[in-house]
Amino acid sequence: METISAEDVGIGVDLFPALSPLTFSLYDSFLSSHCSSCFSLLPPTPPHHLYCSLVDDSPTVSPPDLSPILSTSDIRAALRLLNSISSSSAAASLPHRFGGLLTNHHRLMADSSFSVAIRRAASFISAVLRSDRKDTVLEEAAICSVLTNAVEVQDRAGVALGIAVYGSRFSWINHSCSPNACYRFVISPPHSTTTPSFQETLPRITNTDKEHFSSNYEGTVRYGPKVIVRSIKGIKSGEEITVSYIDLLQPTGLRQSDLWSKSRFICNCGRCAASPPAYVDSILEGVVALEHDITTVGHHDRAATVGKMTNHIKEAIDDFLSDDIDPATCCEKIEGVLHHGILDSSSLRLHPSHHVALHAYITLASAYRIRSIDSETDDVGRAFEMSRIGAAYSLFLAGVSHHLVSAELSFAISAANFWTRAGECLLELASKFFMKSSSGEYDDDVKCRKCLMLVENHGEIKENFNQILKCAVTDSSQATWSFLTRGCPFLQNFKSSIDFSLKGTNCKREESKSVDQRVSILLLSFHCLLYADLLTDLCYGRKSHSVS
Ligand SMILES: C[S@@+](CC[C@H](N)C(=O)[O-])C[C@H]1O[C@@H](n2cnc3c(N)ncnc32)[C@H](O)[C@@H]1O
Repeated sequence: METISAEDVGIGVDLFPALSPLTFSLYDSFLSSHCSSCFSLLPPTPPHHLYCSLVDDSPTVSPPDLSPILSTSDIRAALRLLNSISSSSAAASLPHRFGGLLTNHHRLMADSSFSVAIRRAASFISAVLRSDRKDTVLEEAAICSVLTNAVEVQDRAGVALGIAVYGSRFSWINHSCSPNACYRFVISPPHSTTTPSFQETLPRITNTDKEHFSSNYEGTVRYGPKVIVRSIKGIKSGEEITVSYIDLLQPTGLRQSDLWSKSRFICNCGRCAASPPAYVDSILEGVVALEHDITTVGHHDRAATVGKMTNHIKEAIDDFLSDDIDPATCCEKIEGVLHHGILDSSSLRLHPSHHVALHAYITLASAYRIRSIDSETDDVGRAFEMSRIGAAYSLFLAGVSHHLVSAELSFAISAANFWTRAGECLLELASKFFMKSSSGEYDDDVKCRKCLMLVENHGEIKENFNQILKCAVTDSSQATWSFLTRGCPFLQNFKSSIDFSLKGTNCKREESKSVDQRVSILLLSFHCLLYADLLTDLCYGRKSHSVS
């Protein structure tokens, strides 16, 4: 099955009203902090039943531990699914479909690690439901249906709280690595008024199977996190609507293995099938030759060198995440590889958009922030310097994501987060600056009237983005880039936060004495947050920051 648009749809349009789930379940780690019925945060001292409503259909016995194939949330969700759909409707085309939803039963059961776990979970559910049926086909299909259709529910901050399965209107939407739509969740208590209201003028979609499109399964359960699908590209009438099931900022090979291990299918979308590879894929795993033409480095040597560089960086990121080694040592190791490459092949560097380099910038921004916090009590000057370099990495990541979004609009979702983070880091730096300096009042009202007017007049999306970037890369912000990257040789290689070609190696720019850095940083922060707002609005239809 697939989902086809019944009419032309513009960018940034919600495709249908918020859908309630058929089933859902919190991850175990949130069971005592969040409502199991609507996923909203509970008061600090939770009531005993841990629901903000009176509904409680969780099993009282603990499910078996079948990790990593099946989590207890999967099993709870399958149990609820069986409870919410009548067995006659669910049985219609067993075991391939369960209540209209694809199960991938044959593929999953063909893999012995899956089949053992699925059978054990099915027996558990059958026992909990005190089923008098001789087989567990229905239970197996419910579990396979959860594995095939469940999506991870994230709150507004991007924290993954649990999983949910929706009816065919959502679940028949296929995956693409260059999707034209994205989805978001509405998490609110059952009678809250925060669920957006929708007008009758929402675009129509059509599933290939009309019978199931209007089936009773849609929103059988009237509580739980709701989902909204939104276009992120223009969609033509008759065109398939697609979303992404995975992290798109990965090169083709990694996306393919991610999809295979999660969903057991091989993606053949335009981006995966492109030959030569799509531009974004070539730079997500690209390298840059510093000293001579890259073609003179043998393919095998290049692959080995890239492998070594990425392993060094991944190791340092793991050390940082596991608290094994102090952040300063991790920064040194990561920056060493980014800037100098590795010893036995000094001519190659990772492309600034290399997927491992993206993780490196995220890690470096956070490591420098920790170093800043650690120095705050005994060395304010050092705390400021660390915060400055951390902000530079956040800004660089936002700039790189802009480059990626220009080539593939579906990266807008990740880019919105990167630009928001960059704006917030710069704001934090500006506040430190004002605390440090003895002169001047803190003026957090620094705005660019030109950009604000353009956005308020609902200009064309591309034009708005271009104007914001143009203003963000003025002479004063070039000087700010030099200021932010002082003492950081890797970032100093790049002309600005959005012009990251390595051609200008060592093109250090003189910092203009006439620029008021504090105002310049605030202005840059304003532009980042405005850019983030536009991206967020495009993907989520709401403003994350108030910049007007
Ligand atoms: C949520 S369902 C999507 C709807 C499904 N095609 C159906 O018929 O109900 C997810 C499953 O659809 C299939 N699927 C989704 N996107 C696909 C793609 N791009 N290529 C191949 N199979 C895909 C896979 O079997 C996947 O596990």
